[in-house]
Amino acid sequence: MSIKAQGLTRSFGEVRALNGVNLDLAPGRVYGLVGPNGSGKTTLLLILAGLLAPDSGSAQINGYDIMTDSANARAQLGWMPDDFGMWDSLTCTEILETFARFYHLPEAMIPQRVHELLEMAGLLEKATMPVSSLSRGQKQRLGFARVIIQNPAVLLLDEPTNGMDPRSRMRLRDQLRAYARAGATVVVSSHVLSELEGMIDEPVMINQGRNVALPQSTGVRWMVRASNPQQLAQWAQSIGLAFEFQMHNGREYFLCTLRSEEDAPRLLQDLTQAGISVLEFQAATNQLEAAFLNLEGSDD
Ligand SMILES: Nc1ncnc2c1ncn2[C@@H]1O[C@H](COP(=O)(O)OP(=O)(O)OP(=O)(O)O)[C@@H](O)[C@H]1O
Repeated sequence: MSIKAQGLTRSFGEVRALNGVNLDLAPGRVYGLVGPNGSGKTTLLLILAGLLAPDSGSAQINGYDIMTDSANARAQLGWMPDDFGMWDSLTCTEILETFARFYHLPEAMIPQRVHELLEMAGLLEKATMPVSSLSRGQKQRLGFARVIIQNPAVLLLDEPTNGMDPRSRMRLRDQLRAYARAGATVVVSSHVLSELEGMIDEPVMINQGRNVALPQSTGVRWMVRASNPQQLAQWAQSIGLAFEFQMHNGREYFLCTLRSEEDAPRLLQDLTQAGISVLEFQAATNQLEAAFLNLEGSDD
């Protein structure tokens, strides 16, 4: 496991931000750190990044203890806070060169690495422009390039999609997935849960400073819109299928629960055989969002 944590706690005065968090995160995967406002996500990421000491508990990055072996632990890490500073008067190239030197990349390799990263970030035309001239989304992309400059084994990103337009978000999603496929462990926190759904392999949920187990799936909700809802309701009653109707954007949707999405093709086949003309047929909820909303104390 490349990120491990045992019983991390941290208080700020009276506020218990972390109350015994445990982690066991594997390489090659993208994890989504999910929890309501104030649940401790940033505190946890700061501790893992070696920037904040826990009150108790321990954590290891690729086997290096973050407290007793912090230099080695930090060398494994790329850390991207939600609001990171940049030296605004430096150019994009200069920023990346500076960070390459911080991480002791051999001088001869630096120009090529910087070029590669600017290309990846879609910022080649901005290479000689000062950072102050970049948009927020472009700064985020430069920030991500900066974070992976030394090819870290572990990436920690706090709300990285803040301020990104949809195209930049998709680019980041693809980059994170590719980065994990190459063997890294990626942890990304976000409130935009629907974005995480396509980005992550596994959610890590915390609430009130503690791990929260994901509720066991009790099936998937499926929604169907038919040209004749009455006919659909009669058919469902005739076969004993539990259902309800819900209105969405002025349209009436039939909702039922399937054991798994493997049952969906069969349902569609049965509907067609029953002569029901189906206009829409899809999974009803964003499962991650539903789990998040179930968290006690969620105030989002
Ligand atoms: N430096 C600090 N001083 C005092 N209290 C703090 C400090 N940092 C965090 N806290 C408190 O600790 C709790 C957890 O905060 P944290 O920022 O880790 O949550 P979060 O899950 O990242 O929240 P959000 O989603 O709103 O960013 C909150 O109650 C917060 O007010």
